[in-house]
Amino acid sequence: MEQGAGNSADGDVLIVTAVEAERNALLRGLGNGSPFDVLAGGVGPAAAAASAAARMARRRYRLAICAGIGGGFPGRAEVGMLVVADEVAAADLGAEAPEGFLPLERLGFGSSRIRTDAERSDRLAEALRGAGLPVVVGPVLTVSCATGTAETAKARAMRVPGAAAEAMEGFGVAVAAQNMGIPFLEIRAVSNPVGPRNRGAWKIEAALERLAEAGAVIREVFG
Ligand SMILES: O=C(O)c1cccc(C(=O)CC[C@H]2O[C@@H](n3cnc4c(=O)[nH]cnc43)[C@H](O)[C@@H]2O)c1
Repeated sequence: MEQGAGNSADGDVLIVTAVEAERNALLRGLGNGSPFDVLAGGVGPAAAAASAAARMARRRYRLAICAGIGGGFPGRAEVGMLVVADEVAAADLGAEAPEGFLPLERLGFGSSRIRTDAERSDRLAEALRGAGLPVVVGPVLTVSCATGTAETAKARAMRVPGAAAEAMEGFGVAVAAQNMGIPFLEIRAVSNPVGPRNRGAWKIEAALERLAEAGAVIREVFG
């Protein structure tokens, strides 16, 4: 089999977005007749985990991808860029304490971070670069509450050194994939900077177009 080609005998590829607009953008790029099951699973880690787990219980998948738009950490991933996660981090899952935020690790409840499949992430990033798309590889934070101030942006970036992007579903899909023993990837098209909330300035259409371009590359690599 040619390098990068999938084997549909091993199952399809599940792609989980938050909303229909993201799903439609990916479907534009993926085209018809591909072994991709693209699901708009809802906003936030709980909805994403529940939707992904329900799908995974019904069918066998060879790969799970969380995809959508996201916030980019300034200096790491600017608006219009793509971020391929090398790990996902549940950045607001834990406890507040007088001395600061305590992640799951400090509470003795396991890990707040999940590594993505390194070989497939590298292959995807390389193919995106080959297609002339601007791509950064780094940690993608999963949050239940989107960052809206410079202080929170700074605190979250410090919590996860090298943080490239922030979104709201990745950790949920990653936990579902981990439980099923399926390799996991996350890709985000940056629509806004992580920082003071300015929803009117989000470049959603441009990010969705970027996501569609990424979809075409995902089809080449994993189709
Ligand atoms: O209003 C629209 O037309 C529209 C079209 C597509 C997507 C949206 C969303 O609002 C998607 C929500 C989704 O986006 C992720 N996201 C984007 N930026 C951030 C951020 O700065 N911090 C956290 N999450 C972000 C997130 O995964 C949401 O589920 C609207």
